[in-house]
Order: sequence, then C-alpha cells, then structure tokens
Amino acid sequence: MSAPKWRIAIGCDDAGLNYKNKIKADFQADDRVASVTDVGADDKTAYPHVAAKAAKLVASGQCDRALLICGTGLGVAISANKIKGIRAVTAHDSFSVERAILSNNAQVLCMGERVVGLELARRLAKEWLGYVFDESSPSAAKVAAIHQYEEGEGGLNGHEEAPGSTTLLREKVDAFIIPDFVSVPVTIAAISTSGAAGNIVVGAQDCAAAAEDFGAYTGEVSAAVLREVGCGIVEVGHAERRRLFSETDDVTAAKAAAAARNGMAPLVCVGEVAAPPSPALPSSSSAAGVGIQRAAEEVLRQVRAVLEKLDGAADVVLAYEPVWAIGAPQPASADHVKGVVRLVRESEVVKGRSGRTRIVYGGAAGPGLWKRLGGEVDGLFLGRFAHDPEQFVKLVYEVAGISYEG
Ligand SMILES: O=C[C@H](O)COP(=O)(O)O
Repeated sequence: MSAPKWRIAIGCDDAGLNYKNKIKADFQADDRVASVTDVGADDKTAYPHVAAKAAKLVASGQCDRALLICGTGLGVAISANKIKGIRAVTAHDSFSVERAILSNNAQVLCMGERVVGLELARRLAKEWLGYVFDESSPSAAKVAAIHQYEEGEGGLNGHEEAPGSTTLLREKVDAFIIPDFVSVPVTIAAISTSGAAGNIVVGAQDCAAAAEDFGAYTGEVSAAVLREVGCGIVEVGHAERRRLFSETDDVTAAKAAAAARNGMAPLVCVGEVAAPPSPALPSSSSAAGVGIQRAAEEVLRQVRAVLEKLDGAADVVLAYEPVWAIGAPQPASADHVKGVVRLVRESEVVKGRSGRTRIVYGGAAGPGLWKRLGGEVDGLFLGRFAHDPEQFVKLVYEVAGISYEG
C-alpha cells in the first residue's frame, strides 16, 4: 500500500502552546502530512474543550489523527477519550509512541510540555507519522475488543465474544458503502457515531479524472476532497459511467490513479458487455469455455488499461461486473464468474503488483451466491440487494460465514 498522507488535528491549552506551534510547523513541512487543522488554543481555553474538538474531527473521519499538548499530556488524553471511537494515549518515549499505533491503533497522541524536552517531543511526533496500524495484525482483534466494550458489548462473561459479534465480523469482512456524492458526509457522520464505527468504510461512486487534485474544474468532485471528508474507497468505471457518459478506459485509469494518490482504494468496475453464448451450460462444455475466454479477454483489456497506469504498490479492488448481469434477475453462473476471475487473477498485470489486489463480483449478487463462488472471489459488490438494510447485514454475515440471528 502506498504511504498514507495524514490529515492531522493539532491542539493545546496555554501550557502547551509553544510545543504545539513548533510541532505544527514541523508537520506543515512534512510531505507525509496532507493537512494540519489547528483547533487552538492560544488563549485560556480549558484543555477539555480543545481535546474534544480535535477528537471529534478524528471520530467523524475529517482528520486521521490528532496530536494534543498540555502541561502533562494527561488531561487532554482523558478528555479526548471521552469522544466515542477515540483511543488517546500519553507517550513520551519512542517505544510507547510506536506501540500506541502498532498495538493500540491510537488515533490521538498526547504529550506534556512540562514533562518532555522540545527536541524529544518533535522527534516523537516525527516518528509517530511513520507508523501505520496493520489491520491484519494480532493487535486488530484487541483493538476491536476495546471498541466492543465502548459499545457496552463486552461479550459473554465479559471476556468472550458472542458468535456474530461486530468484532468477529470486522475480522472477517471489510464492508464499504458508496452513496451518492451529496449523501457521503451524512453517511460518514452516521456511521462514525453508530455501533458500526470503524467497521464500514464509506466511499464515493465516482471522482474527477484530472491529473491535478486542485484547479479550475467547475462541477467536478476531486479525489482530494473526497479524502478530506473521510472517504476510503472510490468506485470508478461503472458500466453506467461507461455507457451513459462515454467514459473510456483512459478516463477510468485517470480516476483510479487520482483515488490512489489520495490514499483511497480505487474500486475499478470491469466487465464484458455481451452475455456468453450458453451461460446455462456447465464450464466443461466448450461453449461455456469460449464464453469465459471471451469475457476474460474483454475484462483484461479494461484491467490492464487501469493497472498499467496505477502505482503497483497501491491497494486496488477490481469489481468484476458482467454488464449483462447488472440489474438482471440472476447473477452470472458461478462457473462463469470463477473462470473469468481465475484468468484475471493469473494475469501478469495482476500477479506483478506488490499492492493488494482484491477481486469482487457484482451484478445481481444476492443471497446464496457467496457459497456457490467457493472462495474464488474476494467479496461481493452489491447493488439492489444492499438497498434493504437487513438484507445487507444478512449478506455481510453470509460472507463472514457467521450465522445470522437477527
Ligand atoms: O452498482 C451495482 C452493481 O452494478 C450491481 O447492481 P445489481 O446488484 O442491482 O445488479
């Protein structure tokens, strides 16, 4: 995955003003930092208010992390931790700063101007930018357990988790929702204050194709802006964009690159236009084999066009959506999907990447399909079946392999 660029909130009380200003200037000059939002204070604002303001920016997804300075680094941590979803720690040594991210995925680091020297504080803040929590590490389940307690769902006997808990779901499934542009901020806000906080990534259905993130592109919504409001994924090249808005593979590639350079996963839609000659026939039949081969050739042309222009280290999700199956009563046959996905996965353009490449299936995807696909795809891309919230939740359970008890 390409190195993230952090959107940082920074704040202090009157006892931390000097360090805050110095570290703020360091952040502004650091190319690992996308933005610095100074929540104050340079007056007598009491630390709880400053800390809560910064923590809320993180909880809402407007910032990725916060750095808070007061006299000891204690009051600001206590206050920030009162905001739901926030893990704030006080740390004044290199090891603790590292573990705050790698073990605890703490989004807020607090330091005390009366405790630590300025140069050490600056060095620790610099080191802090270099750590990224690994969601696949053993620490992820423990961080999820913290969240679970926050939700008042400590689990059976206060220690174990009930089957089907959100912690288990989170370990097994990466879920995302991509509403229309106007609904993106409200969706992010709703999720960040719900029991699903941290479990569902919000994204957008499109972004601008411009090579620059800022400029005179009236009416366009840039990937930079989407990242700023808290998006984590951007869909590009949906069949409707291609058909109704004449979007080419080049345009799709430019949009995918824009998403990736802004730290979001491009969700690249690809799929053959025409239905295979005999989709009902088993894959062993030559007609079905020809259908798979033809579809894979068309799909691979689209995949190559995007991946060849994308940073090989960027994470990407390929949504294989046969155009003829979108909005259809039934999805493509499992044999067809598996055959095409296999050929895409085995292609040089995919195998040669160092970033994670996940392939999901879309097009009338609904209940029962996941099992039929036998683990050969990495997920489902839901359309109509996700419009009903209960159905969506049921399908997430189905993919997680956990029984749904409603
Ligand atoms: O954007 C969603 C997909 O195109 C699939 O839609 P669908 O599941 O309703 O066929």
